[in-house]
Amino acid sequence: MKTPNKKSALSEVHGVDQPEAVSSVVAHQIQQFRRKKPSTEELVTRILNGDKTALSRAITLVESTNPEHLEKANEVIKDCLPHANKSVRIGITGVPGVGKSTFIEAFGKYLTSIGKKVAVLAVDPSSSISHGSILGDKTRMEELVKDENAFIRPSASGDTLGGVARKTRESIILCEACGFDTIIIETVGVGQSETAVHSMVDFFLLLKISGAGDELQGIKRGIMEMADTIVINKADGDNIQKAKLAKTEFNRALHLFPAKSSGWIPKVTTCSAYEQTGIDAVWEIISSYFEMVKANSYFDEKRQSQNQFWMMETINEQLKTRFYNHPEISTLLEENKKAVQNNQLSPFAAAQILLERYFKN
Ligand SMILES: Nc1nc2c(ncn2[C@@H]2O[C@H](COP(=O)(O)OP(=O)(O)OP(=O)(O)O)[C@@H](O)[C@H]2O)c(=O)[nH]1
Repeated sequence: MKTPNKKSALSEVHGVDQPEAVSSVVAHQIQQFRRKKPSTEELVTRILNGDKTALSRAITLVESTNPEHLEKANEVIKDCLPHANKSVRIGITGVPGVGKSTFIEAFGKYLTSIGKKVAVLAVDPSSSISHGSILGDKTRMEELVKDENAFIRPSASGDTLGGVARKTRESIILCEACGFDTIIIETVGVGQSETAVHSMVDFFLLLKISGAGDELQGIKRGIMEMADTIVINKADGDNIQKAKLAKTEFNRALHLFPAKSSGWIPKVTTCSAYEQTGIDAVWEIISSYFEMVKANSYFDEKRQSQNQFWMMETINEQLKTRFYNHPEISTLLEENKKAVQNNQLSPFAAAQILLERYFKN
């Protein structure tokens, strides 16, 4: 009796039935397996030579939770750091649907057309919940992703905004060492992530659209206050007049905010990412900002204070993680919570006991 032709495990996995195809898959896997992982030195050399594959690999190390990878990532960052810092960092935020991807695609293409090297990173804490990135998505920036002078990396996933932000901060260093002179950090304008992005960029751009009703409704005061420019997108077709009106209203609203310590007066402009109009004016605004803050030394001062802020943030984050993950502490924490609930311990005394126990260890 003829036995039915069973599919091999490999063909099940790869969806290939032909023996030749199977053998080529095996050969490819063996080749992959044998491929030597680049040493730290090799990775750094390649990054400094502008190799985007090496850059991607280093960012993957930064994003890994494997302690060995993290150690290697730290070494790569240390060696890249002297070559970093030579870029301008621009944060872009806006509510979903405002056209961030379309805008970044148009803006990025404009920048590469004038000789810039553009890296797009994203801060999206929600990606850890949705198990994927909704921002910095390569498929939504089809043209830019094909551009030799552009690099797009979807958001790192992570449990906390602090974790995602750290990975983005470190990725900025790697992108700069790889020769990218314009770093765009995209974030969705609905949560706390704008504040994190604001503290890692030199310039903050708020993307808006004009609409019916009160233009200023629904915008958090804090985000408006952080903006160095407001760009009203979708100023095309029937929207052109509405966009002009919105520009006047935003200009008026911005005057109500206290003056910025940079000395910069925020500007409002309109554009159509779709029709690629007004994009050059956005760059003109950004360029005049950099001209001003580099001349009055605010640029360097801000970067220094951001570095200090991130050092403190990292300490806080690490202390909290270590404290809460300590096996003895987590048991005692539960006990003390019950004691507080039953009025056997005051919240202050309970916290004190926990902290003393932790620092004794
Ligand atoms: N008319 C017009 N439509 C635009 C323009 N820019 C973007 N759109 C459209 O607006 C919609 C949202 O654009 P996206 O670029 O995906 O917006 P996003 O802000 O990245 O969206 P989220 O992924 O939801 O955050 C798409 O249907 C775009 O085609 C523009 O300048 N004019």
